[in-house]
Amino acid sequence: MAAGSGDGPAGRAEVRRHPLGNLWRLRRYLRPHAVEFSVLLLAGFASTGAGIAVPLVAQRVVDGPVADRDLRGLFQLAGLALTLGLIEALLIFIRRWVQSSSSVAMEATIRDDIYAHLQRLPASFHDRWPSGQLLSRITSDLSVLRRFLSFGLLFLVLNLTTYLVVVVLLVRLHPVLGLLVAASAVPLFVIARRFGRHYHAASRRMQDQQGDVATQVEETAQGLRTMKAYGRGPQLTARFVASTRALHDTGVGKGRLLGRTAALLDLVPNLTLGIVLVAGAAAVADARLTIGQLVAFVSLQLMLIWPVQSLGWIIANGQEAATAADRIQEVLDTAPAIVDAPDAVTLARSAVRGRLRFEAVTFRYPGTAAPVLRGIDLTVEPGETLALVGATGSGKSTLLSLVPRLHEVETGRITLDGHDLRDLRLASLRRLVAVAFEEPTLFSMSVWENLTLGRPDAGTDEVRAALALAQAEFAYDLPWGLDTRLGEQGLSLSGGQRQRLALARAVLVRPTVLVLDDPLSALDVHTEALVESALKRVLRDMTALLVVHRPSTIALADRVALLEDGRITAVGRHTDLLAEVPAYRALLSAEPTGTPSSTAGAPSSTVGTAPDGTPLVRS
Ligand SMILES: Nc1ncnc2c1ncn2[C@@H]1O[C@H](COP(=O)(O)OP(=O)(O)OP(=O)(O)O)[C@@H](O)[C@H]1O
Repeated sequence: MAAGSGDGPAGRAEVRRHPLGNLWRLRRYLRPHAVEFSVLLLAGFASTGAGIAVPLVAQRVVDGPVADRDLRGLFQLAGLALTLGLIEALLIFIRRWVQSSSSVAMEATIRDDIYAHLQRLPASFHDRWPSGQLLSRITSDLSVLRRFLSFGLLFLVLNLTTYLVVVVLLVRLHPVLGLLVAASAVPLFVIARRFGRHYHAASRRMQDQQGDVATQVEETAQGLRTMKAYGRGPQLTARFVASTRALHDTGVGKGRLLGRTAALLDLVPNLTLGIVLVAGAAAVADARLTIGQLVAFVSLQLMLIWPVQSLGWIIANGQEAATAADRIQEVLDTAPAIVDAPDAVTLARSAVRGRLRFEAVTFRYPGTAAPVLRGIDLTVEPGETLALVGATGSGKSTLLSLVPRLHEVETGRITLDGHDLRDLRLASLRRLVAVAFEEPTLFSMSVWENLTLGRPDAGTDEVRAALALAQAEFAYDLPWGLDTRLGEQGLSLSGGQRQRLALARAVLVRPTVLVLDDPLSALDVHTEALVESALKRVLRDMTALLVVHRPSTIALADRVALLEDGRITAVGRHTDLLAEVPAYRALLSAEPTGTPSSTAGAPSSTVGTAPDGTPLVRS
């Protein structure tokens, strides 16, 4: 599956700069751990130094006490070698101890920052980005980064240092052989460079494919009922298997690339070692080298095997970390489009009357050609309830989403008591405006926590009143009452139950402006009537904007606005519009536009009657 489009994850390649540029930008997360990293680098250097000293002690042992049969000297040097070994072990322990805590802390900080950033990003970002892509960035990409910061980076520094120090010692022991070992770095460099280039592309592909697989798993988990109901299991499984096959192939390709490179990297030091052994033995025979020096030379050279062997792994880890940093920065680099203006103000609830006005508002979804809303002029007076009616896709939900600034108007403005919404602090605006969507989201926390999301300080009486208004007292009968934890997205409840809880949550905020997107659509006619009569009393004290799909809900509204193809074409009382606006009448009676309303027999999809007795049908 392609991982999105437009400005989503598919547009990722354009964001890239230098392959390691984004990894370097993450250094700010290292800063708070500078002391810990210094300690572990020092411990690393010291333990490497202790390790390097052992072959030099061995040289002294062979050329000194062993050659002279000096038992006392032998014990002294053996004691020194043992002490160095113990020191090395202790330093490795200290390094690992510090390493684990600092890298995990860093990973947690980056994760918290991404999560906070995701919350600041507007709804349009989340419309474009598949959630699996975000999930994989905040989990597996961060783990890759942690592994690099705690192991890869450290071993890169330590191994390079070991290589340089050992080569210098080798040149001092035997310049010609030492330079031969130094020259072996050239093929190693060429192999490493080639590998790095190819591995970078493969790891980007693999990490993106992991995100796509995560998206499919998430979609399947959420849409399990639909999938089962339509018997689409085999097709979705086939799609999933194709994705995992692609992931598998990329993984195998990566593994083989690493395997080939590791073999080549192994070959170079072993070839060099063979040459050194032959040439070294000849030098000992010619007395140009002592046996002890040859032992030290070979022991030191053996110390290079691991740094060279691990080079492939370190480069692979570094490339994966660079890719992970790219993917993480793609999210962090997305600027939150809807933020507080520098001089944004907070409005006190008591000072707001609630006059909501749309002035020549135009809106277009990012990446789309045609505006969804065009030249919207509409005023909702304080305490008034205005219903938005329109055919499906005419832009009703979009219009509502502009009020809490989930999306931003393109031209024109929306004002609350004369204040442009963009001049208000977002937190202040969202305290004044409460929203209940048609598809309510409940979080996997307790009913109480879900209800008090917008009013954490609400008391039990207020919660009880909100539940009563929304006819949601069923919540008290749940196994642990309001302490019952809801399943993911509230899926342990029926659609109507979720809608009623969401309505209670919105009402509990005691907002100045209540925005309801067809909040009663999942209720039976009897429950809907009960909620409506309670809601009517509450709506007297606030400004309300309701999307009405279900004509019976129009009874709640003082006035109705007809939205047609992104434009407001009529505003007035329901009865007046029915009498004067053919398009409105057609919409509510399922007649073709322009045909006079027929009262001779209700259409087959009649769901109720309007306050004036007109048969009403679903739009
Ligand atoms: N995130 C989005 N990106 C691009 N276009 C969108 C997006 N959301 C909605 N649209 C488009 O905007 C138009 C208006 O959608 P909107 O949901 O506002 O209509 P609506 O009147 O509320 O419809 P319904 O009655 O079916 O809920 C539709 O053509 C829809 O395809």
